[in-house]
Amino acid sequence: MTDWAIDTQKLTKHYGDVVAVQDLDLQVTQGEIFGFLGPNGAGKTTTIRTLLDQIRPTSGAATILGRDVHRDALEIRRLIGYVPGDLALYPRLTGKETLQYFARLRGGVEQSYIDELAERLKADLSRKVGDYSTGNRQKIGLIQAFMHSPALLVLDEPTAGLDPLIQQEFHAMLEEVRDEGRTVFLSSHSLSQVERVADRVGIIREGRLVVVEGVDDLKRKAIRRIDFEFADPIPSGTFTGVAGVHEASVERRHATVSFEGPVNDILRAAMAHEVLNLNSRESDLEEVFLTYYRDAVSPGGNQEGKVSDVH
Ligand SMILES: Nc1ncnc2c1ncn2[C@@H]1O[C@H](COP(=O)(O)OP(=O)(O)OP(=O)(O)O)[C@@H](O)[C@H]1O
Repeated sequence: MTDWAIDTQKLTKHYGDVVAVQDLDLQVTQGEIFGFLGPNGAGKTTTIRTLLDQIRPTSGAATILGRDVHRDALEIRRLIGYVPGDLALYPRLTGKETLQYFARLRGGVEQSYIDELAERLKADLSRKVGDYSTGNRQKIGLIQAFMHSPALLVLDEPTAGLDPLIQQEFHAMLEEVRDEGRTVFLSSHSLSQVERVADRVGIIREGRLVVVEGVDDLKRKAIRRIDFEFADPIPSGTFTGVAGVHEASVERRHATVSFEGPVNDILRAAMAHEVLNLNSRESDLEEVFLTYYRDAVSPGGNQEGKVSDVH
């Protein structure tokens, strides 16, 4: 299927007894920003290194833009920009020299575009890379990934060390890439790093893909809470069995209800009594993700696509 920017079929990588990635079936659409999320050690870097043909899978296969990641590795390299998690640079070269070196490897890139990217990210290219802060090194990594306008950007934890204003600019750059129909694959262990820009996210845990979902859908599913204040004490079972309710704690005239989905049935149950006040709290997407990180698929279990209670 050549429509996919990335397509993996039962991709598996074991290191001896260590299962780094198991039966990964992942499809990334062209023209989207895809967030690849998982806690440390989940298998994100292993997946990416397999896609880039730096390591060979134990079994399974993968294509990038319709090309086989092993057989067509050279051609693929021209089509993608990559920021590795552990970018190695020559400490004695300046930032400018480093980027000129990368540009030569690419067969030539417009210097004016490099300068524009450096300007946007506020990268200091004049000093030796060995003297750089983590943030500035990261900027060099980003510039070399963006500079040849690749069809696919593969970014492994790209925002470590970037201050919030630069992150904003970086997000704007990602959106521009998407708006041009190009694709971004963004790996991170932190939801907050990707939720503002990603169209969809896939969560990997212990080498297995737990869920792939639109960020907006996930937000809708996130567990929310309402605090009620009643005129008189209400029965403790007021919210028992009401659709969408995860947990309800009732203490005389006060109740806190955690729920997912529409709020209608909960309000109806509450309004059997005189409601003095209510306060609804923002959904906490981070909590949903932690749920996936913690409780989702365990060997033999299958709770894909299910959001379970976090209490
Ligand atoms: N070369 C290797 N030899 C043995 N085990 C490895 C090797 N590389 C990775 N692993 C193991 O494979 C699993 C997945 O690691 P991986 O680096 O892919 O995870 P990750 O999601 O990228 O995590 P992080 O964000 O910490 O880099 C971990 O248990 C890791 O210890």
